[in-house]
Amino acid sequence: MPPLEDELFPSTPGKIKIERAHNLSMNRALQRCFTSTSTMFLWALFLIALMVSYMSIQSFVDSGSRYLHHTNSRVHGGGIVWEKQIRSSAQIRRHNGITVLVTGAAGFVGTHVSLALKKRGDGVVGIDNFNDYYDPSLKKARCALLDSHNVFVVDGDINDRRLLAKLFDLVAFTHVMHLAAQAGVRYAMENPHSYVHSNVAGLVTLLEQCKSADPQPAIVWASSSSVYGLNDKTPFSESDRTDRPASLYAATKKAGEAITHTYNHIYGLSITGLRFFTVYGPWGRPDMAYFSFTRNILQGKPITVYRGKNRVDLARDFTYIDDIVKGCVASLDTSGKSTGSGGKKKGGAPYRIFNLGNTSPVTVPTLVSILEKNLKKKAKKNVVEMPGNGDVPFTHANISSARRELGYKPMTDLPTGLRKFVKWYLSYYGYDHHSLPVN
Ligand SMILES: O=C(O)[C@H]1O[C@H](OP(=O)(O)OP(=O)(O)OC[C@H]2O[C@@H](n3ccc(=O)[nH]c3=O)[C@H](O)[C@@H]2O)[C@H](O)[C@@H](O)[C@@H]1O
Repeated sequence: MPPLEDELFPSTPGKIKIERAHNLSMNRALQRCFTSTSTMFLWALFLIALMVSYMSIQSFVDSGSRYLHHTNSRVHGGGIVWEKQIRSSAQIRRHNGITVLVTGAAGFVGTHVSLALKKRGDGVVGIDNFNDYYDPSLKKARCALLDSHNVFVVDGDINDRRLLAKLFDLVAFTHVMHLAAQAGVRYAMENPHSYVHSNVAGLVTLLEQCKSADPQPAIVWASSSSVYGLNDKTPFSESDRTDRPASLYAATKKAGEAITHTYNHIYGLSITGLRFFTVYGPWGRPDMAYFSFTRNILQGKPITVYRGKNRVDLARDFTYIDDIVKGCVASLDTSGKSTGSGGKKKGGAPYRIFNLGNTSPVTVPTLVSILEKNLKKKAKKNVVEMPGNGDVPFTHANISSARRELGYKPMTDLPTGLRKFVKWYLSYYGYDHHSLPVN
C-alpha cells in the first residue's frame, strides 16, 4: 500500500517530486513549530470569535435592511439609526398632537403640509419614492428643507408592503395624509401605467396597511378637481356627476374615491378625499403651466397656450398652496376616528369629500399676463387649439361644504400668489430680481 503521501501526491515525474520534497520538509518544519502553532491556534480561535460577534452585531444593526430601496441610485433605509430617525420625527410636541404619515412628502403639497404640521408640534414621518417624473433635485431640495425642520422622509414606495408594515410597527400613526400620486393630466397619455401603479395599486397597498393597523389611522387624501371631467354645471359641487372623466389621470382619482369608499364601508376607516383645484405656489411642480411658463418666459423660449373650441379661453380655479395646506390640516383635525382594528370593522366611520378651490376661475391668458408683469418680460405665445389630451376647458369650485365643515376660506388671489411664486422661483434658481430685463 503506498504511503499516504504518495496518494496525495500521485507519482508524476519532474516537478511534483520537488513539491513533494518541499512538502516533506514543510511538515518537519511544522512539527518543530508545533508548540508555537498551538499558541497561534488559540489566537486564531480568538480572532474568529471576534469576527463572529462583529458579524452578528452588524446583522442586528441591519435588521431593517430588507427595507433597503434603490431609488435614483441611492440606497436608503434600515437599521437602528434609521428607526431612531423615524421615531424622533414622529414625536409629538404639543398637547393633543397627532402623528401623521405623509405620503409624497417630498412633493409640492406634501412638503408644505409636513412643515405646517411639524411647526405646530405634531409628529410627522414622510415617505416618498423620489421618482423622476420631474426634476428629482427639486424633491431633494424640498427634502433638505424638511430635514432642517426635523421631518424625516423615508425613501420608499407606497407599493412596498413590508416597508409600510415596518413603519406602522415603529409608529402608531393616528393619521395618514396621503399625497403620493402620479400627477399631471396630459402625461397620462404617455405613461398610463404609472397612474395605475401609484394612484390605484399604491393606494390599495396603503389602505390594506391602514385597515390592518391597530389602531387604524384616519386617512385624508388628495383627489382632484379633474374628477368633474365633462361636467358643465358650474360651480362644481361635490354632489355633481363625476362619472365622465376626461383623462386617465382623472379616472384613477375617481377610482380612488370609489376604492376609499369600500375601505370605509368594510373596515371602518375614516376617509376624507380632497378635490384640489390646480394648486400653485413656491416649491411647486415644474410640470404645471404656471411653472413652465415662468421658466420659458425667463429663458426667452416660446410657451404654448391652449384655447378651447370657438376660440374660448381655458380657465382654472387656481388655488394657492397656503390655502390648500389650511384645508388639509383642518381635514386632519376634523377627520374623526377610524372605528376598526386589526382588519375588523367595529362601527361606522366618516366618509367625506370636499372641494378645495379658490372659487374664482382665471383664464390661462390672464395667468400669462400676470406672470409677464412679475417677470418684467413678454412671453412668446403660441396659441393653439386644445388637443384632445385629457384637458377640460374650465374648473370652478363650490366650496360651501369645506367652508361649513372645515372652516376653509381661501385668502390668496392669483396675482398675490403668483407674486410670491415668482419671488421664490427667482431666488431658488439664482436670478437677481432687480436686474430682470424690461421689455
Ligand atoms: O386641479 C386638478 O385637479 C389638477 O390640476 C393640475 O392640472 P391642470 O389644471 O391641467 O394644471 P396645468 O397643467 O398647470 O394647466 C393649467 C391650464 O394651463 C393650460 N396649459 C397647460 C400647459 C401648456 O403648455 N399650455 C396650456 O395652455 C391647461 O390646458 C390648463 O387649462 C395638476 O397638474 C393636476 O395634477 C391636478 O390634479
